[in-house]
Amino acid sequence: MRIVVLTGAGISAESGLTTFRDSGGLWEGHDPMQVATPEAYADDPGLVQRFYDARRAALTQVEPNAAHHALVRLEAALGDDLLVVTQNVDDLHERAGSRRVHHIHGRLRSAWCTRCDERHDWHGPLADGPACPACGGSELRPDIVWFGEIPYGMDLVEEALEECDLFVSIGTSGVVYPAAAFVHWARGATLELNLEPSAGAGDFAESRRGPATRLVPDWVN
Ligand SMILES: CC(C)NC(=O)[C@H](Cc1c[nH]c2ccccc12)NC(=O)[C@H](CCCC/N=C(/NCCC(=O)O)S[C@H]1O[C@H](COP(=O)(O)OP(=O)(O)OC[C@H]2O[C@@H](n3cnc4c(N)ncnc43)[C@H](O)[C@@H]2O)[C@@H](O)[C@H]1O)NC(=O)OCc1ccccc1
Repeated sequence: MRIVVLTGAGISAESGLTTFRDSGGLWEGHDPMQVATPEAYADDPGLVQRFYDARRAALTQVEPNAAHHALVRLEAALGDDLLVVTQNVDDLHERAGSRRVHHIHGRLRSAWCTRCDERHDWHGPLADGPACPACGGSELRPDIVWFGEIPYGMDLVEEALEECDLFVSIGTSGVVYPAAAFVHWARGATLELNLEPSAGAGDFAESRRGPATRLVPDWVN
C-alpha cells in the first residue's frame, strides 16, 4: 500500500504553533499572506526577516504531538511506501522521527544564499544580516517558498501522487495551490482528516472531523 500524506498547519496546531487562518491570522498587524511574498521582501527585508526569525525562535518552545508520532509509526510499518508531503515550514515531523518528509514550501531552519545559491541549516536570526558561510556575502534569505514562487520538488510530488494507492490530507484548509489540487492528482483513494471541512472537502472520498491528535492515531492504529 503506497500512501502519500499531505499535512498543513492544523497538524502542528496542538503543539502550540498558530495556523494561518485560525489565529486571527495577523502578525505585527500584517496579514501573513502579505509578508510571505518576494515583493514584501524587496520592499522591507527587515520586516520579513523578523517575521521568520520570530517563527524560527518559536520552534524551540514546541514539541511534536501524537499526530506527528503516529506518522512515524506508520513509516516504520510502510517504509518507502509512505511519503509525507508537508506545507509546513516547521521541523516537527523530523523531530518526531519521520525520515521521508518533503517540504514543498521550504523550512524555517534553513537559510538560502541568493548570491552563491547555497543552502545552510540555520537556527538563529537572519535579520542582522549574517554572512553566508560559503561565500561570505550577506544575501541570506529564509529558505521559504513565498506566494508567487514555485513550490519545491513538484515533480517528485506529482509522481508519488500518480502512483499512490491512498492520499490522506491532514490539517489543511485546502485554499493554497498547488497543494489544494493534490486531491485531484491522486490516483488512489482519498481521505481527509481535519478539524472542520476544508475548501476541497467535497473532493475527498471520505472526510473525518476532529483534532489531529485523535484522528491520526485512530487512523494509523
Ligand atoms: C491564497 C491562494 C489563493 N493563493 C495561492 O494559492 C497562490 C497563487 C495561486 C497559484 N495557483 C492558483 C490557483 C488558483 C488561485 C490562486 C493560485 N499559490 C502560490 O503562489 C504558490 C506558492 C504557495 C506557497 C506559499 N507559501 C506558503 N508557506 C510558506 C510561507 C510561510 O509559511 O510563511 S503557503 C502557507 O499557507 C498555507 C496555509 O494553509 P494551511 O496549512 O492549510 O493552514 P490554514 O491555517 O489555512 O488551515 C489550517 C487547517 O487546519 C485545520 N485545523 C486547525 N487545527 C486543527 C487540529 N488541531 N487538528 C486538525 N485540523 C486542524 C483547520 O480546520 C484548517 O482547515 C500553507 O500552504 C502554508 O504553507 N506558487 C505557485 O502557484 O507557483 C506557480 C506554480 C504552481 C505549480 C507549479 C509551478 C508553478
